[in-house]
Amino acid sequence: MKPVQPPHSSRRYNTSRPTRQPRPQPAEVAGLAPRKAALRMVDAVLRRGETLDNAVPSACQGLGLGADRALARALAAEALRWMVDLDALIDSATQQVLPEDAKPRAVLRLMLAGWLRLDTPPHAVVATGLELLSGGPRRLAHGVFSALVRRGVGLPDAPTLPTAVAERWAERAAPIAAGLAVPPPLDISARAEALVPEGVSLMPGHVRCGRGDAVETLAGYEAGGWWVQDLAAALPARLVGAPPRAGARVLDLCAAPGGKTMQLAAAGWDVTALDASPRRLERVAANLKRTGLQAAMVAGDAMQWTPDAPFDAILIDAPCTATGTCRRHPDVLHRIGPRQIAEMAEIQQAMLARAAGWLAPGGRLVYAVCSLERAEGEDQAEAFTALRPDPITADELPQGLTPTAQGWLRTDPGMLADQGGLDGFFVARWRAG
Ligand SMILES: C[S@@+](CC[C@H](N)C(=O)[O-])C[C@H]1O[C@@H](n2cnc3c(N)ncnc32)[C@H](O)[C@@H]1O
Repeated sequence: MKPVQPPHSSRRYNTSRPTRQPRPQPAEVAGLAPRKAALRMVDAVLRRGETLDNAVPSACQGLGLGADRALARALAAEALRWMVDLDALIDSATQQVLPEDAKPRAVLRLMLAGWLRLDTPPHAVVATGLELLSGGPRRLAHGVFSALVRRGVGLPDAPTLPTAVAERWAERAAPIAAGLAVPPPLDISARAEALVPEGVSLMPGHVRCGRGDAVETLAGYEAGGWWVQDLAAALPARLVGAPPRAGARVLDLCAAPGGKTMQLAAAGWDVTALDASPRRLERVAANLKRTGLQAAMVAGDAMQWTPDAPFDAILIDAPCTATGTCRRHPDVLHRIGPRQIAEMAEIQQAMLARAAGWLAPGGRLVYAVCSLERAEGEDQAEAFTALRPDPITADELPQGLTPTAQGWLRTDPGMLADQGGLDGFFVARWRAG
């Protein structure tokens, strides 16, 4: 007897799903993941106006914390730092007009940054770069890149600034751009007697070290006697001066992550560190713990908060556009414009006005911003008349820096070029009563 066959129809109309087999994926080209992350970072900066640092965590998901993440950030930073020059090279090698926000342009910027700034060999750049354009105009990108390699192109000595930025920084633009071309050194601020890494000291409590080693591996890190702080960023707290008597109180307004809090505490002040961000205050707490220094921490909005008692000194390290940190954060060259500057200037003006009423008679107010913009610096100081000026003097500054005629301090990345430069800051000082 023949076995019973299932009805023909049951085969034809069988709707049960076959077990799904995973489709074999081609192995990802080595080194592609950090390039993809770099592309996402640049996109976040240029399209969404995010800071590069804020863009890193989401762009680098799955990448780990090591070399790949560092490579991704370095590629994105170099593409942003040299963007005007990279675009000029791209445009010189194609007759096709590539829109500003076209993906091939974005990919070519990264490819060129890898080749010209990070010394990646052209064949390796092509292998990873074209993969970023899978499904897109790979031939175009390949053609442009290859033509530039054949021509043996290079970059100028200093990055060309975006036109609007160059206009804003006017006669300071060229030296600042020169400063932008050089990787910033590693500066540390140290407590007296602390064990510090080898380096050059440009003022008491400061050491400038060579770049390269991880900070945690440098001499004295575990002992907690020093912390990383750019030379310019260390000046505002120094300009507060020494406490006039034991127990004198200083308010560190806008304190996180706490570089200036630690300086003030190390100088012997009784410090109140206020910041609007509880999350950022956790970093102040961690920094104080590591260095064994003390400060009272307050989470509060400077626009709402009022102190119970007046202070002997107040340091306002005001929120700002941070264009003075353009060496480490070249995203500011593309994110910051008149709108952001005006917004910050309004906040700074209001903060200055409020804090002026919180000083004891004879108390000192120091105002600082890590901005290169007049509207956040010189214009603020000029407009502030609630207290009497307390001019900064040359003997309070590292050699090579001088106060302005008004007794303010203006630094920018083009200054102290022979010693490695410094961030852009503006500092002004007043006294109450
Ligand atoms: C330039 S950072 C301060 C850097 C810090 N002084 C240091 O040396 O490490 C500016 C800080 O201002 C804080 N901030 C912004 N708006 C604020 C406000 N309205 N009240 C208090 N803090 C504010 C931010 O959270 C940020 O931590």
